[in-house]
Amino acid sequence: MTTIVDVCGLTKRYDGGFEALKNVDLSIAQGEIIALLGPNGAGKTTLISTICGITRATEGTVTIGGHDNVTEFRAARNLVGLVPQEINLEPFEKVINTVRFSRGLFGKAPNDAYLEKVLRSLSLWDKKDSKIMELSGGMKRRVLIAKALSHEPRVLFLDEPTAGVDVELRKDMWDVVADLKKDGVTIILTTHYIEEAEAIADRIGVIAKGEILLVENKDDLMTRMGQKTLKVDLATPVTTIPDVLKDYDLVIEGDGLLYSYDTKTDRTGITGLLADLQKAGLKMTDLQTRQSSLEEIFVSLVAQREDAA
Ligand SMILES: Nc1ncnc2c1ncn2[C@@H]1O[C@H](COP(=O)(O)OP(=O)(O)OP(=O)(O)O)[C@@H](O)[C@H]1O
Repeated sequence: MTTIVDVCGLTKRYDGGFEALKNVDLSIAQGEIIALLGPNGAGKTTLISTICGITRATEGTVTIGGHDNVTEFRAARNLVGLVPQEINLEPFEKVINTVRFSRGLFGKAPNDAYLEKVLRSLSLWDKKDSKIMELSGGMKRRVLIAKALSHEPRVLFLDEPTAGVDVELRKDMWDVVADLKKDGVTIILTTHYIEEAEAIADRIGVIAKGEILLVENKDDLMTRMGQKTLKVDLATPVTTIPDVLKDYDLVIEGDGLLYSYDTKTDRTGITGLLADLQKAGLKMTDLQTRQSSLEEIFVSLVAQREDAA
């Protein structure tokens, strides 16, 4: 695994003393998609702005492709594309000129063939001669991505790429991100949408109050923390848990029982439970299992940290 972005001991104190980032360490592998999840004000935007060198860190270092983002700012910045949260486009400018201009800002020689490829991949090619003001909100968001890709960066930061866009466009954006990954681009995105992280990320970082609470492979995270529940529907509902079932983690729900178990352990206790249900004379009509979603995992992580604070 080659590290492309390395963040070490990053602290950001804004004027007035507020600490938006507290000693953050984060290592991002080349070619991965990492989603940073966190509530409002957690420090996600501050983190990516500081990595990109737009905001100065108070303490700590960041390297991008081995270049320090302060002492070798230009070399580090050239490797990075940043899609900001806010739409900050020139309304009277044509799409094609907007992306040409962004490329020029990085001192790159003109390359219309590359820009055509970028605009085509974002379904913007037929809008290349439209003025920004004539585009829909979703198209403007894609122009922001095209701008960020105009100088052929190796790392793309997307700050809330699908905030306020409809479900269909959100899915289109996910496809765009997946295609960029196929082209070898490393992607770091911030999001409020847990389903977004669940759908596209290889790794998930959870950030709250300026601290990284966890960074973990998405599938491992779901398995490690995933509680499963087995719902047993009963032919005749019960009002109390029979004595023979007292040792199981059971609650009564509707016409049935809910059994919680841990996917980490070798023995889930399901076989014993089913046998003991029969012993108790309870007739089952249906069984369903359910695994905790990333949303439940996230809520419980942030809550644990708040309890500990
Ligand atoms: N320029 C600034 N000066 C002072 N405080 C700031 C500044 N920018 C951000 N903050 C504060 O730093 C904290 C983190 O803000 P940041 O925008 O990084 O959070 P976020 O996780 O991106 O939030 P959101 O999800 O709402 O976009 C917030 O409490 C915010 O008010």
